Amino acid sequence: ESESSESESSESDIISRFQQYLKIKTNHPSPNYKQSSEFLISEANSLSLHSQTIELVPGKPLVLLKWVGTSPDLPAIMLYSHTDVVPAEHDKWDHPPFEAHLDSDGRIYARGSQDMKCVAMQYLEAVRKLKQWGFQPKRSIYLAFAPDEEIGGHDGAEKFSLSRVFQDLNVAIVLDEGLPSPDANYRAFYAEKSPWWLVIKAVGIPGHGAKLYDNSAMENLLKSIESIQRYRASQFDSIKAGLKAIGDVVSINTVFLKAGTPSPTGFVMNLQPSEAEAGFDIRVPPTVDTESLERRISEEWAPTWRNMSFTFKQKMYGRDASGKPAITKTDSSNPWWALLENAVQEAGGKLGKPEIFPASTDARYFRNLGFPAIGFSPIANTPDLLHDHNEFLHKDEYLKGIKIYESIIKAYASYDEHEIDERFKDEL
Ligand SMILES: CSCC[C@H](NC=O)C(=O)O
Ligand SMILES: [Zn+2]
Ligand SMILES: [Zn+2]
Repeated sequence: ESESSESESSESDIISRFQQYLKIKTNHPSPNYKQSSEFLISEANSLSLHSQTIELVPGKPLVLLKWVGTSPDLPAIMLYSHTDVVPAEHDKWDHPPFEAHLDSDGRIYARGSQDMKCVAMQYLEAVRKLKQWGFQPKRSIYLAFAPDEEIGGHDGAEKFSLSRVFQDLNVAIVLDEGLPSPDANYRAFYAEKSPWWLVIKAVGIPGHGAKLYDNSAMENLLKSIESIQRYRASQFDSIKAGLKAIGDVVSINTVFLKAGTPSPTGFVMNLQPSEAEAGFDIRVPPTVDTESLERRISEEWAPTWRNMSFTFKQKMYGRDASGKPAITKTDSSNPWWALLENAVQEAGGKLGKPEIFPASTDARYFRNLGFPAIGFSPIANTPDLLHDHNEFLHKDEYLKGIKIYESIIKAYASYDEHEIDERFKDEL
C-alpha cells in the first residue's frame, strides 16, 4: 500500500513540474525568458547538472545543461528544445492557456503542452530517473533550452549553432521536436521543408467600378491567385490520392490579401483599385527543384508583363555548405537512427516511416551545418494541436514519453562505435 501511494505521489510531482513550466508565459510577442531560465536552472540544480546561461543576444537567454559522461572525449548528445510558445487567443480556449488545467480525463491543457514544453520536461524527467537508478552516461549529454524558435530562431538556434560555445561541445547528434501522431506509431523527421514567405503585388489602371477593362490591379492579382490555387490543388491532390506525404510536396497557402480603397463604412464600392497585394506561406521540401519553382513565381505568379512584382519576407534553402540537401540519413550510415528506432521499441513504442517535417524547426540550423538532427516528440494517439486552440497532452502520454526518453538517452549515451552492442549489430 505504501509503495503504491509513493509512486502516485511521484507521478503527481512529475505532472506538477510539467504544469509549472507550462504556466510560465513564454508566449510571443514578449516571452518571459527570465522566469523560464530561472525555472530550468533550479531544475538543473535539483538534478546536480552543470548549468550555464548563454545570452548571445541580450534578453534572449539559452540555458545549457551538461551531464558529464565517463568518456567525455566521445562526441556528445544534444537534447534540444525551444522555450518560447506561440500566442493563444484566451477566449477561444475551454481552459486558460497558461493555467495547465488537468481535466477529469487526464488531459493537460496549455499552450506549449505539445509544442514543445512537454519534450523539454520529459528530457529532464528522464535524466532524473536515470540518475536515480545510478545510470552513468558514457557520452556527455547536453540539454539546450533555446529562445525564439517560433519567430525564426535567428537570435536563438541560428546564433547558437554558429557560436564558439556550440562548436566546442563536439556534438554527435541533435534531438529536436517532431509532431504528435494520431495513431499508435510515433513520428520521426529526418529533414524539413524550407520556408518561402512570398508577397506578390499587382498594379493597374484604376477606374470606375462599372467599367469592364483589361489589366486592372485586381484582375492581374486574381489571375495569379487562380494559377497558385491550381498548383496548390495539384500538390494537395497527390496527398489526397495517397501518392505522397505532406512532407514530400510543396505547400502554399494564401495568408493575406490587401487591396481596396478604404472608406468610413468599409471600402469604396465603385472604384477599381490601382494596387493589390497577396501573401503566401510556401514550404519547399529539400529535394524540390527550386529553380523551376522560382521560374514559376517570376513567370506565372508575378510576371512583369502583367504589371506584377514580388518579394520574399523569408527565403531559406534546405542545403548544407556543399549545396547538398540538408538531410539526416536514415540508413545504416547513421547509427543514431537505428538506435532511436530500437530504443523506442524497447520502451514499448514504434516509429512510423521517417518523414520530412512540413514546417520549420531549429533543427535546420544544425542540419545545414552538417550535424545529424532528428525531429521527434514522443506523442502518440493525440491530435496535432500545435498553434491551435485547446492544445493539450494527456498525462499518460506524457509519462509514457518520459520512459521513451529514458530508453533513448540510455542507448545514445552508451553508444560507442568501437564497441558495438551485440544486440544492434544486425541493424547497424
Ligand atoms: C520560418 S521561421 C518560423 C518558424 C515556425 N516554426 C514553427 O512553427 C514555422 O512557421 O515553421
Ligand atoms: Zn516547436
Ligand atoms: Zn511551434
